[in-house]
Amino acid sequence: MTDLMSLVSDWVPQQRWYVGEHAGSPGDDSTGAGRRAPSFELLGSYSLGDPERDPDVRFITVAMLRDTSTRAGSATGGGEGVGAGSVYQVPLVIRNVDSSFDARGYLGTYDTGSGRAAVIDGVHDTAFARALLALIEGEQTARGPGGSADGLAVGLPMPGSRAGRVRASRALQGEQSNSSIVLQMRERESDAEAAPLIVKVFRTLHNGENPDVTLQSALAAAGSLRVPPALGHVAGEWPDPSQPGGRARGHLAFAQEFFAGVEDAWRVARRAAESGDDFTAPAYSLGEATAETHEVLRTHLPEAAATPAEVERAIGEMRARLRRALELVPALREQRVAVERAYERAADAPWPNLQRIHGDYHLGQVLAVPERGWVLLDFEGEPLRPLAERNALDLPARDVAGMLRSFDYVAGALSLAAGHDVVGDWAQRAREAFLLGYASRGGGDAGAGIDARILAAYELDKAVYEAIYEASHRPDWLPIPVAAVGRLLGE
Ligand SMILES: Nc1ncnc2c1ncn2[C@@H]1O[C@H](COP(=O)(O)OP(=O)(O)O)[C@@H](O)[C@H]1O
Ligand SMILES: O=P(O)(O)O[C@H]1O[C@H](CO)[C@@H](O[C@H]2O[C@H](CO)[C@@H](O)[C@H](O)[C@H]2O)[C@H](O)[C@H]1O
Repeated sequence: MTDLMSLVSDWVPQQRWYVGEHAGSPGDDSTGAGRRAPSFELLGSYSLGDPERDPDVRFITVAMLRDTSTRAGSATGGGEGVGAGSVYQVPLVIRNVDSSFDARGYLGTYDTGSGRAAVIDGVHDTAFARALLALIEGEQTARGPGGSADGLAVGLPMPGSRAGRVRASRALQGEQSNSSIVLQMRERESDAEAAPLIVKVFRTLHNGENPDVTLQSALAAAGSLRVPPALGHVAGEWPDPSQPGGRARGHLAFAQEFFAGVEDAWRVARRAAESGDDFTAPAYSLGEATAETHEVLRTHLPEAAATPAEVERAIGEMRARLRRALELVPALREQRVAVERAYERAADAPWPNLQRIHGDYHLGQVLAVPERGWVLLDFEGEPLRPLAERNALDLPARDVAGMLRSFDYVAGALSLAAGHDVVGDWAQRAREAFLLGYASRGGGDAGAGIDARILAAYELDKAVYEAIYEASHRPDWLPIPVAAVGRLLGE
């Protein structure tokens, strides 16, 4: 009979969040010339108690697994193979086989030694959601062989305030790098409906702080309405011989208020473009919200002067990314010299201070919340960048460029669907309104906007990143960033 580790090893490569070279392939040996079958090493685990003591739940465990099959340098995207040595977090609820559970989370059964049990993906099981929330609210520590997890409550919105009781939970479906669980809540005393929560379970674990947790928590603590109120997070440890002391420590999960029934700005903008509706007012207010967020990040977290060495480092990263893109996307090769010249011009411009930023800012990262306006999400930075780079200080111009690229993506997506160029003027007006809104709240150099040379370089760098991203994830959309590189160079 299958054991638990084999079940999990076959299941992980089929998940959207698995980034190794076996993505989408079940566990067999026929995964192509020279490729090894997916294999994982169990680094550690931590066990969670079931607050409801459901007799059908045998135990709840969270496994920390290292991908031992993806080789360094073997996947698309550059020097280090994407996913090589990645550590994944896999929450599991082990249930009696005759208990009721959400079939979408079913991995299979295995023999526990005292009879067969069903293995359920924790994000599809309310027992796991309850256990994780209890860990955060109770600021408890969960342990297991090799692993541990510490809950920390920051309050919603006041330190010490508590969420209600979990009534039900559901996993968010969609193209996500992590797994988010939405929790329907009830007030503790009155049983009345309470504000729902969302708990994001980080799937790939990294040593160090996850900017999604640190930046959103800092913004929420500063009273910013531009992020959802934060409830708390879980941070944990797992073995890692490359770290001093042999252990890695990083964020495992993050809980905040969930805004039910709202749309993200990508949908809102795309609909407006499709129906020919003016988007300048929403784009202007998005510019304002962006400047407001940069201001809070600048005043509450470290900032530093952009020394010549820092400028050289930033431009060096752009050049390295361009080299990776040229390997993957031959259509960009003709533009190499012109792109490098644009980077050199940016290096000669006066750079403002470096600070913490969103890092992967686009329309899909912003919600239109009726009572708040624009609310920003997912401060994790670009998923294809190493964590150290995502935690580094950077220029707010990176976020501004990201959003400008997103308006162009709306036009690009509609043009691809139509088979010819459409709504280019819509995107241009949105772009101008966004920049005006940004500058109106002091964004850019003392409100005068961002130096055109710096903005041009960051827009090109984002389009180059997008070319790498699309080549690996959505080849049909590769023409969008490739055309943008030409346009940004004035061709
Ligand atoms: N607080 C929230 N309220 C409402 N929806 C949310 C909230 N947080 C996340 N979402 C939804 O979940 C999606 C994925 O969240 P995100 O933080 O971008 O996760 P990932 O890192 O997996 O991409 C968002 O695009 C949004 O639709
Ligand atoms: O949301 P993620 O953090 O996973 O970001 C990655 O995927 C995005 C696509 O979902 C990608 O964004 C690109 O496509 C968007 C439209 O789908 C567009 O609005 C963005 O401007 C464009 O960059 C993002 O780059 C990538 O990191």
